[in-house]
Amino acid sequence: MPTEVPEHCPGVESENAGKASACAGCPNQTVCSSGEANQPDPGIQLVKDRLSQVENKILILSGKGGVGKSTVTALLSRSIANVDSEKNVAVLDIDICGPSQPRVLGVQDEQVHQSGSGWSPVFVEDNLSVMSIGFLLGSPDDAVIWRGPKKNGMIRQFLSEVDWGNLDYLLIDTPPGTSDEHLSAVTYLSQANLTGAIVVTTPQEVALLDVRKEIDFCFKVKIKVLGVVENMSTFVCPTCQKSSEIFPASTGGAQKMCEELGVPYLGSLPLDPRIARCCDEGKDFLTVLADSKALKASKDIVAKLLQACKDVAN
Ligand SMILES: Nc1ncnc2c1ncn2[C@@H]1O[C@H](COP(=O)(O)OP(=O)(O)OP(=O)(O)O)[C@@H](O)[C@H]1O
Repeated sequence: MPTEVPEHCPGVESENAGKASACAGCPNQTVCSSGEANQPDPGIQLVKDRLSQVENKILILSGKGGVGKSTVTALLSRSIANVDSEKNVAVLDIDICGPSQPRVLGVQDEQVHQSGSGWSPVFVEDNLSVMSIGFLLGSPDDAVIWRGPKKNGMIRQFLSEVDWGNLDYLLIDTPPGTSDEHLSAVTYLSQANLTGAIVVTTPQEVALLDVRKEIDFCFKVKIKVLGVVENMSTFVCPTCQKSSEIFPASTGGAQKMCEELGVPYLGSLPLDPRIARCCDEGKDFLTVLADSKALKASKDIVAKLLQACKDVAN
């Protein structure tokens, strides 16, 4: 569809597409009258073929920015990879304007290589790999200022041209909200057997308001919500051990929202300065957080998530 749709546009699926009087002067008239506009995007089949060896494909979504979606993606991917060294896990960072996975996973100085079979992802561990536009930028400070169609093309390339090999879990880190990137990802994954989505929020009502919209988006585009993760739920002071709620759950938090909306609640992660440090320094959460409440919480979330994936597969 062109941005300036004629007032009486018959629609690309109509027999009159490109032929009605309203079509005169429309920039899409030639494409519509040739019937090309109504053809399915060939990228959908390419993505389906490429991802056929990926057992579980999981979108990580958040309504609001900054709630910890990328952190949760990295923490869960490391935890899943750690549960079973025989399972192969990967992270695909499609947050094109703010790709943070290379830094959070500690591989920001690595480079991706292209071979005859596609782009090779960067390996964080033997069974954990990552692909991000962050690897393709000249400098981490470079801004990516792209319009929708260019973002769409890059997401199609990411989904269809990365040579993941056999994968058990692919976690797809998306930008916040429901933007062009989400619609592109959902379109390309529509035939590729998407397992479902994890939705990340904080307990604060402003975050929950947006996350309700995100869950509604999932319902509308028929993505299964595997569960909601509440991040930064409590803060335990490392000095006095007193527990405080930095983002108070004035409306009952994520658990109550999940009950209301009928979606699973996967659990909550505390606000822990060591998590922030791991993200900044690319250190392994599992080592730095050993024996912490945060790591225990992450393991519980992973156990529920893996069960949810099994349930979808059966
Ligand atoms: N549980 C936590 N404890 C401490 N710090 C955290 C926690 N979760 C996230 N952070 C920190 O909060 C900041 C935002 O996290 P992150 O970048 O993961 O959010 P995001 O939702 O992916 O953001 P964006 O919407 O911009 O992509 C980061 O600095 C991260 O280190």
